[in-house]
Amino acid sequence: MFLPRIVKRMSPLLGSRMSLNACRFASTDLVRTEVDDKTGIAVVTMNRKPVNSLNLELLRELSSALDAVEKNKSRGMILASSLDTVFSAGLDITEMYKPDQARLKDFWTTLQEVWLKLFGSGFPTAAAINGHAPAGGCLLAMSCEYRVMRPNLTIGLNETQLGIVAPSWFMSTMENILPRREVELALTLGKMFSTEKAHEIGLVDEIVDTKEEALAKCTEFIQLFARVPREARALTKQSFRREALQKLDRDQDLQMFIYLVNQPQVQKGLGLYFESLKKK
Ligand SMILES: CCCCC/C=C\CCC/C=C/CC(=O)SCCNC(=O)CCNC(=O)[C@H](O)C(C)(C)COP(=O)(O)OP(=O)(O)OC[C@H]1O[C@@H](n2cnc3c(N)ncnc32)[C@H](O)[C@@H]1OP(=O)(O)O
Repeated sequence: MFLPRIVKRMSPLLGSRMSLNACRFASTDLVRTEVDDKTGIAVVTMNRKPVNSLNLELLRELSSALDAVEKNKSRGMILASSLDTVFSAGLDITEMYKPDQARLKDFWTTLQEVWLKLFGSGFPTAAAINGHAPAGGCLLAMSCEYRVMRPNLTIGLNETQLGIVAPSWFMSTMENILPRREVELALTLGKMFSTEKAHEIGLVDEIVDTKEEALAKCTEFIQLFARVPREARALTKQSFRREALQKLDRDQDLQMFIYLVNQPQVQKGLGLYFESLKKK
């Protein structure tokens, strides 16, 4: 259970430029939330070693962090990772391989919830992609309004490469950013883009060398909205994203997921993939 801890502290987060700003922290082991008092922007940092794979607990805490950002009326939110080379490895394969059925249901429902809150948030969002972002990691980054990435990393929806199918709302999220044709090709190939290619096609907005620069660029993006009335901005964003949000029929999607994940050939594929990751 996530219990936000709100305390005043000096921010170590953005280096010397921000170090005098007092921050409110609402943190757990897996997700750290820090709100800069000067900018009013919350930085939500995923912290699940070794690769921020999204298991039920991390998803629950992300969901609670999004609630806290909304409740605190933060000016915006930056999603980041505490890890040096991975933003998020996507869904935790162990949640889907030989799963406990009740937990599997909870897992998928919580993933839906995180997406609905993040993609559908009224507040401005940006992703500081300081590491690789395959599959579910790419989904989180794409659900934000702006993406800043370090060089020589990879990002994309690679599901078909794993012999699984990206749910239609993963597809809609990519379609909110890229032209349809580009999305169809990326999805059918299960394409992982380099940072540089992702920038060229518009999947990523800026490339920077360090995490600190990524956080600073995300902050600049969110500050673009400082003079835009909050409600008007939020309703415009939500209206623009409504079609994608409404297309998700949560019950039907859950049933389809449970059915497909339990198929013997999907289980076999997930098992082989998991083994290959371990042997790497
Ligand atoms: C209606 C729906 C119908 C569809 C039904 C079927 C299925 C539904 C699911 C659909 C959606 C799926 C979305 C996903 O997100 S699936 C997950 C896809 N993720 C990946 O393919 C990424 C795999 N990982 C990597 O590529 C790399 O780990 C990396 C992220 C690039 C980082 O590389 P590196 O730093 O070199 O780290 P390692 O590879 O050595 O990994 C360290 C450690 O972590 C384990 N691990 C990695 N990724 C995962 C993961 N996703 N889940 C669980 N565990 C993972 C890896 O095995 C290593 O473990 P050990 O140290 O124990 O060996």
